[in-house]
Amino acid sequence: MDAVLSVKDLNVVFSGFKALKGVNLEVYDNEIVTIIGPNGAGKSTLLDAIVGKSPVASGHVFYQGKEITNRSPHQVARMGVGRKFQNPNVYNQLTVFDNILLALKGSHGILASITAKLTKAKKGRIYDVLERTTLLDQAFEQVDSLSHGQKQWVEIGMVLAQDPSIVLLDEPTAGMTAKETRMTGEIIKSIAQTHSVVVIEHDMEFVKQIAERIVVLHQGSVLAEGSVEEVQSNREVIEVYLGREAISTAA
Ligand SMILES: Nc1ncnc2c1ncn2[C@@H]1O[C@H](COP(=O)(O)OP(=O)(O)OP(=O)(O)O)[C@@H](O)[C@H]1O
Repeated sequence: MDAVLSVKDLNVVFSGFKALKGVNLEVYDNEIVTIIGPNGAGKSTLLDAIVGKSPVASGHVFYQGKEITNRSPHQVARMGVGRKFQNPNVYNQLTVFDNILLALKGSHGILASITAKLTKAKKGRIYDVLERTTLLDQAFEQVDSLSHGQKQWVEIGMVLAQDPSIVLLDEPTAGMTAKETRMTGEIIKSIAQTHSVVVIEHDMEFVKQIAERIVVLHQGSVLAEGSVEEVQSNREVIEVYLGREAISTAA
């Protein structure tokens, strides 16, 4: 089976500082890959390099077999790689429905999108996204009035509305309540039924809820890769990330 996303020997250098050192990563259809690792390990830089936001010094990124290394973020998004950043980037004064509408692939500008007559197909796609992100009941509420967690879901919805086949999420549960975090896990699992998903995450409980394959980054390199159990019992991972406390539980 061919990988949807394939990262080969990737190096990213910021003014002489090697943020990524020979990283390899493969992501297949409908799988969830979770990236963990200490602060500064290079997790966000990896996603940035994939979507063309951080310049790749050497190595390659392939999406559906096509090389996308160092293409513009706009081009990469248009090809089908959706990326959600850490901070919500939503239109607070508009409704949830209008936010999703604006993000739909093929929308042109706020006024044109909102005033144009909606086709049945577009409406259907918006409702599908609202359902997947558990926001149907809030469809006509202003985003301003939503909780922090719901705003994050709106943004996940905006990524889905662009019709990507792979979705990259950078710490989607940051600042969420336990209940919202759990719900986000369910949303991600539902997205993975039809998309590949790559998630950067720190909360190990959440990682256990969603993880199928975990990649551990440390100082710009892949330190380990495997199932939750494999990673949790890996001594090097415990040493650099999970903490000594985990040794007793993993042993
Ligand atoms: N634009 C940049 N210019 C210079 N250095 C950068 C830049 N972006 C990231 N770095 C550095 O690269 C390293 C990796 O950063 P990155 O944000 O990818 O880590 P991370 O694993 O996502 O960390 P965190 O968990 O704290 O978000 C850090 O040392 C960071 O300071």
